[in-house]
Amino acid sequence: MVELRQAEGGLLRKGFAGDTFNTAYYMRAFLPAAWPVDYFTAVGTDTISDELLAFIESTGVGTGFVRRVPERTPGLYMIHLKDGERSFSYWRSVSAARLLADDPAALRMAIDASDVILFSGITLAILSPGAVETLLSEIRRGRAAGKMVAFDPNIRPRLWDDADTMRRTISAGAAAATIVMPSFEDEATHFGDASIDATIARYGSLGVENLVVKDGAEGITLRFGGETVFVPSVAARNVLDTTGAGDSFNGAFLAKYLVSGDHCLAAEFAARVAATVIGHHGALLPPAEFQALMRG
Ligand SMILES: Nc1ncnc2c1ncn2[C@@H]1O[C@H](COP(=O)(O)OP(=O)(O)OP(=O)(O)O)[C@@H](O)[C@H]1O
Ligand SMILES: O=C(O)C(=O)C[C@H](O)[C@H](O)CO
Repeated sequence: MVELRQAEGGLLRKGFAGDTFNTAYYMRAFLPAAWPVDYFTAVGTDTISDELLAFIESTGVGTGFVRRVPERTPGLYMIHLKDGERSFSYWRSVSAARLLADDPAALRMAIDASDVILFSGITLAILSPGAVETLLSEIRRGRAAGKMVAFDPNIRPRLWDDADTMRRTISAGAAAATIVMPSFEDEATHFGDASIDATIARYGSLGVENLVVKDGAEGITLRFGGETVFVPSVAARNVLDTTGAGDSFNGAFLAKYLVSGDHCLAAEFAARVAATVIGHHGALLPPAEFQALMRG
């Protein structure tokens, strides 16, 4: 999507972001260079779509699987800030990305070519019911073939027609995944979970093997191999804009976990990355900041 955020003098700064891309961006930053990261979506054939693709390529994320859809354009969102906490306005009702699963052969090719697949509740929210089914059945195929499937419910009620469809579809998304990475505040609000244990139990009952429950400044509760571990968050020096906190956490976590196989180490690293991201405006941390994070 196109991202608009406040700049000096009442101006708006244009960038590009969106939850799954944000995660791909951080995975690219923290994975070894030899491990390719690709983004699967649909864009238009207009100038802003060209700019968006050029931006994605400039970050090192591959665009070889991106489909071009004439007559459509990318979605757009604007960040609003209140004491560092973000909210969004959207212009995306006819975005090209809504058609990302409309070519099942292209979808299958991308999944077959990948070892790890990541999607989110926002991915599901923007698709037609038929396209949700296509996407989930291809993802289930991938999972059955032994691929890692990561899912962040990323609950955005305004993107859904009604709350029941939202809860049912997010649960189906989670059931197709091997690792689910929810934010507890969202789960409590929209699924009525009274505690993090309740979130873990609910996703566990859907057959989810691995869970990473994020809880803002508090910390992260991980459920791997039947064991629960708590990792505290890292104190943020200042909270300027929380946009992308969860996505940067996911990208950094998955990169570290894929390399080390250690979920606690991965959560500690990801907490450090997310605490840095919220000290900057927008979803994407400038590359200059990555070196310091790598050094620890
Ligand atoms: N105030 C904070 N101080 C320190 N770390 C934080 C803070 N808020 C978020 N984090 C870090 O970011 C991670 C994700 O937080 P949270 O679940 O609140 O994000 P989110 O609301 O899902 O973000 P997004 O905008 O990406 O959807 C947390 O697990 C934590 O590591
Ligand atoms: O809200 C969305 O649809 C976005 O993807 C915009 C933001 O980048 C994202 O929500 C941050 O998590």
